[in-house]
Amino acid sequence: MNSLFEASRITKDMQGRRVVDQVSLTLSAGELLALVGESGAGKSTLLSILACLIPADAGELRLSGTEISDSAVYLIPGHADIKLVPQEFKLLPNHTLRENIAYALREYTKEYQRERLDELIALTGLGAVQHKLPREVSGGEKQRTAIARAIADEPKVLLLDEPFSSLDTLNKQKLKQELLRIVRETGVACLFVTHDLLDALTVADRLGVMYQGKLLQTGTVSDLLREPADAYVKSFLSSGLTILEEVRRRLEG
Ligand SMILES: Nc1ncnc2c1ncn2[C@@H]1O[C@H](COP(=O)(O)OP(=O)(O)OP(=O)(O)O)[C@@H](O)[C@H]1O
Repeated sequence: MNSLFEASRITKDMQGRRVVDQVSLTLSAGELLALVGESGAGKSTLLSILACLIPADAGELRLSGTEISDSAVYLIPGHADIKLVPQEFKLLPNHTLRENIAYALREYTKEYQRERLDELIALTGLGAVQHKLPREVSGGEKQRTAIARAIADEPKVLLLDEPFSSLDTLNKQKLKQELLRIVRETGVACLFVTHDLLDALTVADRLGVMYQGKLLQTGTVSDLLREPADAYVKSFLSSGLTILEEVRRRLEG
């Protein structure tokens, strides 16, 4: 797979501490990469850098082979082709889900807006609740609205901060399947961060394990299991797999 988005040796210090330490990763179109790690590993900070919301102290970002240069991007933080869905969604509380999505399309003609909105609502399965307010719908529906809004203008890269953390098991499972379908159907390159290894194991194409600002290893689950880069990756993975193993044993009686 050709990589669409590349981060090379991204480094960031905050208050004299190295929070992100020489992180390099690649993302391909239509791929779902999960970044896992304990609280404080530097995942959210890295995500803000990848979304061009805050500058790195060192390192480089490339989109479709072209370097994203600091000066152009950080005057107005963010990048038109890289969209971040924050953990708290940030939906407009007094507007319907449809209006929230429409906000991202406000610069387009009314006719195009209507057409694209219908497409996005079908893609994210929000038809039945599109005219409700955020407080009248579930966490999963709010998350899907935030995703629809983020992909409205067809970005190349979609970044999600803990997309499943506030959801119950059933909604979590539904959203995972829907996210995978959206990524495959639109071809957007998607990276989500999570502290829950099981969420990563059950939906991502590849995993990246972060610890103390460093991205220790990226690869498929089988890559990581077969050849863990170090003892931390090995024990982090086995903690998740132990749970799955326990469930299997219980089911087998
Ligand atoms: N604005 C800031 N100023 C100083 N230190 C910060 C700032 N933002 C984050 N940090 C520190 O950087 C480290 C990494 O934080 P970050 O939020 O990126 O980790 P995380 O892996 O996303 O954690 P969590 O899963 O808890 O969200 C933490 O030790 C945090 O205290």
